[in-house]
Amino acid sequence: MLNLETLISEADLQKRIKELGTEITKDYEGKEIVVLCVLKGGVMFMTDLAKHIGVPMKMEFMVVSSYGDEYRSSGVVKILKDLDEPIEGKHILIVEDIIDSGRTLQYLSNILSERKPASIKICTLLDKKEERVSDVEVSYIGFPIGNEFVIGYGLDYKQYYRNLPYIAVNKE
Ligand SMILES: O=P(O)(O)OC[C@H]1O[C@H](OP(=O)(O)OP(=O)(O)O)[C@H](O)[C@@H]1O
Ligand SMILES: Nc1nc2[nH]cnc2c(=O)[nH]1
Repeated sequence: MLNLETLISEADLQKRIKELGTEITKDYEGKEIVVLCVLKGGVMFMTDLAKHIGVPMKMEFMVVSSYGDEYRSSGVVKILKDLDEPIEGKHILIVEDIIDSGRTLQYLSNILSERKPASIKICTLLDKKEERVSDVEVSYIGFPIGNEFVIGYGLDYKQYYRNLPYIAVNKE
């Protein structure tokens, strides 16, 4: 059993997500976007964020995995489910739960760029900057966090705890 301690409360998450949605709406005024959720971790964030986006949008999902059940990124990113539609000429907003080493997003951005979208921007709920090894440009950040393994609100520990409505850390 884990001994969980709240790092970011449900109320703080929801308040910040609303702010991000408002900012995104302003930035993309007059445009249509494709909000691309990186599963599984991004699912909670994407669905809450989408409720606050006021420009026309489509939802797309990709399943990518670099961690498996490990604490550390393997560095090998696997695409387990690709996009359903071509993205040429579209404005893509990638929505992630966390950027840690940056390897996942670096890999994903490179692959998507080859498909010639009009633009690609990244929105992450959590940014763990200290661990960054790949240089990815992030346009929207919910919360910068320290070098701790976080759980909840989409983020798993051995595939469990994704359903917590808040972000927690394990205090052993
Ligand atoms: O910046 P990085 O070091 O690459 O780490 C970030 C990635 O790690 C997590 O995914 P994970 O591979 O654990 O899959 P999941 O979303 O299914 O939990 C998270 O959702 C990001 O996609
Ligand atoms: N659950 C979880 N997955 C991650 N993937 C990269 N960093 C993390 C983290 O801190 N927690």
